[in-house]
Amino acid sequence: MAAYMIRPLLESSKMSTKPALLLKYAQKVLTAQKFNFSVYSRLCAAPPAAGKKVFARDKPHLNIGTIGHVDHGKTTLTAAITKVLAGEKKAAFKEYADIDNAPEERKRGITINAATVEYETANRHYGHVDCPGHADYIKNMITGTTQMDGAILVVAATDGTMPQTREHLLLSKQIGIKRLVVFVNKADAADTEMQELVEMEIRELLTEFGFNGDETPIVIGSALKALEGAEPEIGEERVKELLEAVDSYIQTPERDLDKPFFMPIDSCFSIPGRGTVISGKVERGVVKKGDECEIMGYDKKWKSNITGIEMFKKSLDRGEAGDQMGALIKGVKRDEMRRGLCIGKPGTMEMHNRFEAQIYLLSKDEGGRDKPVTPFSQVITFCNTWSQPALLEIVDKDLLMPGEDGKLVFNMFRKMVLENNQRFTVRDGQVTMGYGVISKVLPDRDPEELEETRKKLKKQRKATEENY
Ligand SMILES: Nc1nc2c(ncn2[C@@H]2O[C@H](COP(=O)(O)OP(=O)(O)OP(=O)(O)O)[C@@H](O)[C@H]2O)c(=O)[nH]1
Ligand SMILES: [Mg+2]
Repeated sequence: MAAYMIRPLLESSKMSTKPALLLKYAQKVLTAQKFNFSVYSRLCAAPPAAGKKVFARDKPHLNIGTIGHVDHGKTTLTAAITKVLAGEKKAAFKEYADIDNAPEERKRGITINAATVEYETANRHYGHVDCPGHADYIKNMITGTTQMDGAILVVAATDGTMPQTREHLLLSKQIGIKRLVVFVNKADAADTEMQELVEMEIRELLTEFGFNGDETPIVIGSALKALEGAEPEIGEERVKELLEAVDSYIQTPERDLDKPFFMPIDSCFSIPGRGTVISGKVERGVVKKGDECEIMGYDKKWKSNITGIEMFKKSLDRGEAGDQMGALIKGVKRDEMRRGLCIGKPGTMEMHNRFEAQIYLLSKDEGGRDKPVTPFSQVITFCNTWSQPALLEIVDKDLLMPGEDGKLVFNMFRKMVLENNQRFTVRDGQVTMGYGVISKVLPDRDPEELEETRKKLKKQRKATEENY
């Protein structure tokens, strides 16, 4: 029997690889199935089943979402967008109930209810996320389950800006959303004077949070009317205007390939006679054989050259974002290299030992701890391929409870490669306590001062723990 006939059976069977046994097994199965090779080969060569859509990558893809205070009309607007675009055959219409009953996402032990709808405009393809409640928005934004490149802020003209409008705006800024577009909703239920006041209030708030309050497009309309197909001058037409604003004002993110080369190192070994090899997954950019590089982490840095690139045991001239590659590096000893260091284009990485982050602490039900975070407690931070102990300071609060979000300052004992908007996991022994996103890199502490602080923090921590 020919090998090509046996292979698919081999792949589907979990049996031993002894040739005689295999042959017997294959013959038995083929006979039982009245195997017809010509049918088999046609099946293998068959084009995708008719009617099954193939994702066409012909437009830039962006992830966006609706954010804003409870009941301001985020879900209604999401449904209205699909309805308006369905009219132009650029989306499938999703009814309000389809979006609001989104399945629970169980990712990384965290439960997020979020609906992602898909649509396209003349210029772009969008994935649009709508969460049913405030807590889900917070989790989604911090953990980056669906990372947003931009957002549509929904504010009801009847209410104006509200506490969750502020909170979502702050979080958007902290997770690196640079631009958003605003929809002032429920225009059918508020007079023009009110609408203008709300617009002014929003522009001020945008500026307060570091967005461009003067330039951000603000569209005033009614999502409900657009969804009902009534009063197009405040309904459908305004939704179209909003989509044009999203298309033109929210920028297409820089593609990873255009960014400087960056790779967190996940293992290192030496090839006798050739040198040190480091391997990992290229996060960003492109690297070529002969390129200069910099390696950083654990308080140290090295300059080197990449003298060889390998992938799947084959030598290559270049590696690019997404590749799992090994790089042969010049002039660096094997025992100096370790997992957790990062390699990148010289001058493009920074290492620090102190940063501020926005954290979501998992509740007990989500697999987190039942204890709160107290000031100066010690955790392990996992980021890229590195992990480091860190002492925590809580900003603006005394305690951070499981199920809550808040701002923490991380004090690490070693400087590691980090940057704003980078996501990480916080663990305590064996338990994942929560997720975070770096909102601000803070000035480094020098190692001696850090040691001093560590002792001081330890004392304070003991005292604090005695108090709880
Ligand atoms: N009058 C009026 N009501 C609207 C409009 N858009 C939405 N609503 C109503 O406002 C209520 C809340 O709308 P939703 O779309 O569920 O609001 P949401 O922001 O998704 O709410 P949460 O997901 O609970 O935060 C619903 O009763 C809608 O019918 C509008 O343009 N005009
Ligand atoms: Mg909703």
